[in-house]
Amino acid sequence: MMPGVVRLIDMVFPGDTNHHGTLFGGVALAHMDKVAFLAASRHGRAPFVTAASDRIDFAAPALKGELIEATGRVVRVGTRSLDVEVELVAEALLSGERRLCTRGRFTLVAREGGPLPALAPAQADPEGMLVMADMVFPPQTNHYGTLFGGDALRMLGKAAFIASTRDTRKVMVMAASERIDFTTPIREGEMIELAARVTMRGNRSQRVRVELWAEDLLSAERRRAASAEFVMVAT
Ligand SMILES: CC(=O)SCCNC(=O)CCNC(=O)[C@H](O)C(C)(C)COP(=O)(O)OP(=O)(O)OC[C@H]1O[C@@H](n2cnc3c(N)ncnc32)[C@H](O)[C@@H]1OP(=O)(O)O
Repeated sequence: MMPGVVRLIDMVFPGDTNHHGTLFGGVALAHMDKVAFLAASRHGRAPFVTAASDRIDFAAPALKGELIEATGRVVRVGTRSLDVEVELVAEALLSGERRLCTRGRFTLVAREGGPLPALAPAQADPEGMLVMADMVFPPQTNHYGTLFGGDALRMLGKAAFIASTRDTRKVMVMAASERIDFTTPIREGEMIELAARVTMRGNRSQRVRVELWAEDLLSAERRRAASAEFVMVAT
C-alpha cells in the first residue's frame, strides 16, 4: 500500500442505513474520519487527533448492499499538523459501477513528537490483491483488550466475500470456511490490514485466501495475526 494512503472498504449492511435504505451520513463521516486518522498515523507515526474538517458535501447516496471505499491520502504536512484528503466512493457489486458519494479534507494534529516527516512518493497496491484497512476500537475487544475472535472472523469473511464478488461480479455466498489460524492477538488501537486473493477459480466456486495483519501505528511494527481460506459459490 502507498505510504500515506489508506483504503477502508466496507459493505453497506442494514445496520448502517437510515430509513431511506441508504448509508447514514454519520456512518459515512465516521469512516472518513477513521481513514483520515489511519493515513495520518501511517505518515507521521505520532498520536494524532482530528482537529478540523472542511465543508463536506454529500453528492450521491450509497445504497444498502453496495460496497463503500474510503480512501485517505496525506496532501499537506506542516510541523505538527497535516491534511488528509478523503474520498468516499460507492460501488454496485454486480455491475461494478462506481460513484463518488462525498469527499472531504481533514486536519489532524500530533499531540506530541517532533516535526512531521515530509510528503512521500506513492507506490501502487499489489496486483490482483484486495487490501482493506481498519482499526481495533474498544467495542471490538474482549476482556483482555485484544480483538475478539468473532469480530476477526467477521472481517475475514467480509474480505473474502468482497474479493470474490469483485472477481466474478456475481452473487457469491460462503459455502465453507477452511482452517483458520490465529497467530498473534491484535491490541486495541492497532491498525488492521486484510489482504484477500482469489487462489482457485472453479466452475461456480472459488477459493479465497485472506490474511489479517496487525500494525502498531506508532512503531510501525507489523505481524501476521491470522490467515484463513474460504470457499465461495455463485448462486
Ligand atoms: C468533539 C471532539 O472532541 S471530536 C474528537 C476528536 N478530536 C479531538 O479530541 C481534538 C480536540 N482538540 C484538541 O485537543 C486541540 O485543539 C488540538 C490538539 C487539535 C490542537 O491544540 P494545540 O496542541 O494547542 O494546537 P496548536 O495551536 O499548538 O497548533 C499545532 C498545529 O495544529 C494546527 N491546528 C490546531 N488546531 C487546528 C484547527 N482547528 N484546524 C487546523 N489546524 C489546526 C496548527 O495550525 C498547528 O499546525 P503546525 O504545527 O503544522 O504549524
